[in-house]
Amino acid sequence: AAIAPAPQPESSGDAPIRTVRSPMPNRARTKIETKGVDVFYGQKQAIFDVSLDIPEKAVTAFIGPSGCGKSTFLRCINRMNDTIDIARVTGRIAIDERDIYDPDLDVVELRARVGMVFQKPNPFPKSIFENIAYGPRIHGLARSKTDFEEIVEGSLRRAGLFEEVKDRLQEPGTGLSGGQQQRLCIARAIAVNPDVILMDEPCSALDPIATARVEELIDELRTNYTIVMVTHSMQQAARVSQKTAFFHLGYLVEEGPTEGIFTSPREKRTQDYITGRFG
Ligand SMILES: Nc1ncnc2c1ncn2[C@@H]1O[C@H](COP(=O)(O)OP(=O)(O)OP(=O)(O)O)[C@@H](O)[C@H]1O
Repeated sequence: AAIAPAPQPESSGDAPIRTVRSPMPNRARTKIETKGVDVFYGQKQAIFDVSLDIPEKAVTAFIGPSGCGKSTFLRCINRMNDTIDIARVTGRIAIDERDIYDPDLDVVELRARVGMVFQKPNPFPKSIFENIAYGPRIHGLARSKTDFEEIVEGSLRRAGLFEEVKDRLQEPGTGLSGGQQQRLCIARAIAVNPDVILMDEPCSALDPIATARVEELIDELRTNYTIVMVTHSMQQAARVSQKTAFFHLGYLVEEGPTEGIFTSPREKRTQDYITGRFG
């Protein structure tokens, strides 16, 4: 049967938009549950009543045209919006069934469990070694020199960077190529043992070869981590994610297995976006 188009958000006023949902094939465990999330910047609402389950040990991609709220919603998952004065988040977000907006929750610990990688690689102006060792030190995860060396090597290995930098660990992280810097930032996130890694357009500042390398890395990391990624590149979402969520004007329009979203979207706006009709 034909699926009735959801109301256009432009004209919906207070009427909620109904997200079109397709189930994931393998009944993966939900790592992150979000329910009825609204985000406001001052008086302006940027996210409207979004509910989305994010599966464990998989890559979930957020796609949608510029300004639709992908980054805003991503930043709710490690309470990064707390750092923006005028931002206000309501609704429920739980990781492993624990409400992360619970006033008793330790935000510093949360941000270690939920690592973040940004659009532009942002290594600290310190050595490669110190970029990785810094987090474990402030979180008290290592004491001896050997502990630190193990964590640094292990994190760089998992980020696929160790072989390239092992002879210059004391050189500045900022001296690496853009793609290496981004893998260094991924290694830095891994070093504090997160369960979840948020990535906000992690390849948008990289050339195609560095992008391919980071995409390969993301694909390897998903065996151990839950990854949530904002991307402008639909090819990238299709290549690396298992679940895709399409946002438009602050609404979650459609979500489901990536393959289905890209081969047979059920919502007209999703189809228009993935076929390049807008955005
Ligand atoms: N710090 C802020 N203060 C006020 N408004 C903001 C702030 N950050 C984002 N917004 C607004 O919230 C809406 C969603 O922005 P957001 O950056 O989340 O979208 P996006 O989909 O990630 O966009 P892009 O793909 O361009 O990065 C936009 O209207 C934006 O102008």
